[in-house]
Amino acid sequence: MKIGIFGGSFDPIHSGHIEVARQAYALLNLDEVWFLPSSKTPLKDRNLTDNEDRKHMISLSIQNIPYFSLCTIEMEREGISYTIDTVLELKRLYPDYDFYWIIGNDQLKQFHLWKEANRICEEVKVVCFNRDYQMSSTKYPIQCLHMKDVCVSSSEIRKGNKLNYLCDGVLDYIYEKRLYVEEFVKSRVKPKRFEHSLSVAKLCSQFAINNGLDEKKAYYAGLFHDIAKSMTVKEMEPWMDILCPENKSYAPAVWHGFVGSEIVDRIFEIHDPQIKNAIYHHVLGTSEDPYAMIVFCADKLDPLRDYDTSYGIGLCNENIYKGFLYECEENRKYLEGK
Ligand SMILES: Nc1ncnc2c1ncn2[C@@H]1O[C@H](COP(=O)(O)OP(=O)(O)O)[C@@H](O)[C@H]1O
Repeated sequence: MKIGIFGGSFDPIHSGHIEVARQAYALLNLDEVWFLPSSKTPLKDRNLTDNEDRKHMISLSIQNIPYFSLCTIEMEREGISYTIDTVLELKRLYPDYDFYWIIGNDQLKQFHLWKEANRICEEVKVVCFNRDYQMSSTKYPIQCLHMKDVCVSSSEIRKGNKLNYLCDGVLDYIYEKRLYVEEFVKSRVKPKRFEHSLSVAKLCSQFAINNGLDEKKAYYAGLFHDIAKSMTVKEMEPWMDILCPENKSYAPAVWHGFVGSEIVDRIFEIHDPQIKNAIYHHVLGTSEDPYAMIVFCADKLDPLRDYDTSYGIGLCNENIYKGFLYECEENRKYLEGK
């Protein structure tokens, strides 16, 4: 049996990984490719997402490809995983198999840092694929193979970019398990705005729980409510022209709600109408849908604000409609006093 071993953190797995494995399978005439998620690697200092979640996302991505499978030996081992140890263990477990170790070009560039790099090349055949239009040269006996570039990385996905490079079901799982989602927002707004978004999201959850509503839905509406806040008027204008030109008569400070509701749909693939509606109306408080009331109130009552919000928070926890009426009144007084 000729087996390709494709190691990585897969945090998360994306279609670039799948394409590498497909090409390795075809070009090397392999019988199978095994995806081998790492636990702790010596060359990455970031804390990895939970093993179970990374394994699950791999399983979702490879479930329809019969010659791909998941190999968890590194995750099962304690401590830092060195490739040489994994190679030797695989050879011990499967003495009759012929192993091909698959890497992408970024790994080739740092291959000299891998523990016992020479020995790895003696024990298994190492093959490398181009990445981001690059194929470096190497002093190691590594076979270089070419594939059509798929320019995506897990780190871009963790920041909420290129989400269309995730395989079917993975984005739903990410939202279900709340993986990376705070990072999606953090990478798009200023630090203070991020703190506020997180705080509002938590307050939205609290209001939802106390009012018998869907906690996750409220959390996401709160987390993303200011997603368009860092956009300039010039950046928002084309969105406004398409979405709601009639609302351009409002002050531009209000526009981020309208634009944000469309950004969560188109960029973050959150299509829930109540989440979109809550973001759309959060600045003006013009919807009485429960999630819209929650976000409107939580935005105003964020405990990080420089005034005491405890009375309003108490009202919203008791009954969101009561809290909303109170907040609308407070807001009206505030605007009149301006
Ligand atoms: N888009 C891609 N094109 C080619 N190789 C890739 C690509 N993405 C990842 N790889 C390779 O897959 C392996 C695992 O990468 P991993 O660290 O899990 O993902 P990423 O590099 O995207 O954060 C590495 O050998 C890496 O070089």
